[in-house]
Amino acid sequence: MTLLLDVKGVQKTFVKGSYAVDKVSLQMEKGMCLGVVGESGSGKSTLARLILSIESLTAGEVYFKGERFDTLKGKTLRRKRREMQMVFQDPSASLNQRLKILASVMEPLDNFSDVCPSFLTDVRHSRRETAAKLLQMVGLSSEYRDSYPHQLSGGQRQRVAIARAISLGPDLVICDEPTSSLDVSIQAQILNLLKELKQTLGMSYLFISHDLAAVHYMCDEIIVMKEGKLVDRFLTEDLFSSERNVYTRSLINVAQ
Ligand SMILES: Nc1ncnc2c1ncn2[C@@H]1O[C@H](COP(=O)(O)OP(=O)(O)OP(=O)(O)O)[C@@H](O)[C@H]1O
Repeated sequence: MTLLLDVKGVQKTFVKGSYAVDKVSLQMEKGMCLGVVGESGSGKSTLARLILSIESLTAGEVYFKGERFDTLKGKTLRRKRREMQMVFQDPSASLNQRLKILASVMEPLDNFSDVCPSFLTDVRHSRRETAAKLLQMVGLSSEYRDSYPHQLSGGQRQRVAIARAISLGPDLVICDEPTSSLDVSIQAQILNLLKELKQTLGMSYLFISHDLAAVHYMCDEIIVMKEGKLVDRFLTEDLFSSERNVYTRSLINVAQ
């Protein structure tokens, strides 16, 4: 098994004396989906932002594909970060409202014009074609290419955000509550899409969610966060085991 992500004792403090993330260590193997659960304010999103180096660490280290990641800066960070992408809760906020859909998916390709993900080598020569292929892969009909984000439904917008996230062939996608802003009827479609893309493209996911059913459906292993600390980690099949600690059981009880 290849180690993809190695997070060592990361800490983040925003307010002196309190830790949003407190000495969290975790490892992820290539190809896995690791779920992150915990109540609101437990530090899940901050942990994601620390891993991606969107926030600076107060302490600790992050290694990605065997190399130190948290100390990268500027251009080097930008280049390396394309291998680690994020899908956010609210696709409206993550898309430029003034860009048409096809242009929005072309944008990361334009920023990294020398990169062509291996799964798209057949369309290496045209970024327009590559973007069109990506939209097809996320199940968005070609009739929407010239639409603006506000003309799409929430589920369709999330498909566009996913197309952008996979466009540069990332190894790791951090999904932060990717279905929480969507209608319940659409949530399963987006989860199925993410699952299918993971399988086809061989990506790994760090999957943050309040929704234990979604985490159970998507993930191989689950970590539990409480007040910034990692308090439990287990195989998904052991979620309902009597060995779970009291806090994890309380989350399960709330969800049922
Ligand atoms: N930029 C910031 N400035 C100050 N405090 C912050 C900042 N970002 C997060 N926090 C604090 O850090 C703690 C963890 O927040 P975080 O958003 O990571 O939790 P979460 O588990 O993702 O919550 P939710 O499920 O509601 O998204 C909270 O107390 C929050 O108020």
